[in-house]
Amino acid sequence: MAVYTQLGAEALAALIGEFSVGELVSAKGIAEGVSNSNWLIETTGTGSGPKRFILTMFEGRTEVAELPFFLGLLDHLADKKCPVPRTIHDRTGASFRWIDDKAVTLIEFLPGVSVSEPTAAQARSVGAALAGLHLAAADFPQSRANDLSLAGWRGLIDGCGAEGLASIDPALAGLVAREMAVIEAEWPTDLPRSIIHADLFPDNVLMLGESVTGLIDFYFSCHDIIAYDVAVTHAAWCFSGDGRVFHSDISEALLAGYESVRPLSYAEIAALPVLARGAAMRFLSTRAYDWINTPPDALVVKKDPMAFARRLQFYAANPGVFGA
Ligand SMILES: Nc1ncnc2c1ncn2[C@@H]1O[C@H](COP(=O)(O)OP(=O)(O)OP(=O)(O)O)[C@@H](O)[C@H]1O
Ligand SMILES: N[C@@H](CCO)C(=O)O
Repeated sequence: MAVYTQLGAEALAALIGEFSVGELVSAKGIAEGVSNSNWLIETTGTGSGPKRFILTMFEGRTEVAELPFFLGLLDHLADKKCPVPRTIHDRTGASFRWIDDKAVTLIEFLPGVSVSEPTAAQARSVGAALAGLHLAAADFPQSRANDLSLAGWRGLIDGCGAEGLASIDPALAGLVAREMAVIEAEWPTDLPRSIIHADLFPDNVLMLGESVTGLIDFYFSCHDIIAYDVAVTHAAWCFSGDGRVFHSDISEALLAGYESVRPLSYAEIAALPVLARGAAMRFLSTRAYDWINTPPDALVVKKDPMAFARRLQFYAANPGVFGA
């Protein structure tokens, strides 16, 4: 579940009153998501009928100093017609406000649902939407370093320790050591960079039929290798959840959809195998760290690191899936 903070009806109505969106009609906590508290808000609107919004309260995992980057990016992408939620600014023009010591933001509600077993046509649309995001983000004037790249993964893995990794799976420490050595040695340094989403999993994409209606949850977005974002999205979409089954039709459709909007260069395609090993390592390292360090009584459901260890093994054994 993801409503960590209780907000009373009066506090919510007062908060909504700070925006020009009409009066609060209802507020429902949203169960999905693990990082922040989210509510679906309905208001009377300002003339053309009721309106829906998403209210997010940042619960500590997101650095508040970075909110102007994340929220400014949403507005930049929305201006360029990307399917992302626009930030609703309050009457003073601010994109976020404070309730006690927590930042809150109101964003546009987008229709659609997250798919759990995408079709090839849906994967193609997701690839195209990701490419559109990369093109639209190219001239975003703010930047943010990726603190979850090579050095970040190394820090998380060291934080787990060999014993911690062994408590997840006896072979995990060996796999991680071997793969980190390859990834660090072969990580490309000369590929095009831009602002990337960096976490475009199926639960961060809203769809209606085969169309992408929303790209959400930009709180890992950062400046990094563009093709790495393709690799992240590939790792997130092209396997069964547990990482045991690779879906080649989804892979082909995702890459074809991407290239229909932003063709990949030869150098980018050639780098995809190591970028995909890095992408798998990214989610393996954060999941392993959380697996070991999340208290047993925490409300969050821990995500299985082995699902990405299996993807890592797959990418190491099958560099040909990207057609390089
Ligand atoms: N703009 C939006 N329009 C419609 N629904 C949204 C929107 N933003 C979020 N949601 C809904 O709220 C849920 C939780 O949002 P989100 O994934 O951003 O939560 P989080 O806790 O920040 O994320 P995470 O679990 O990835 O850390 C989503 O799964 C989606 O159902
Ligand atoms: N999408 C990530 C969680 C956010 O980093 C995962 O599935 O591990």
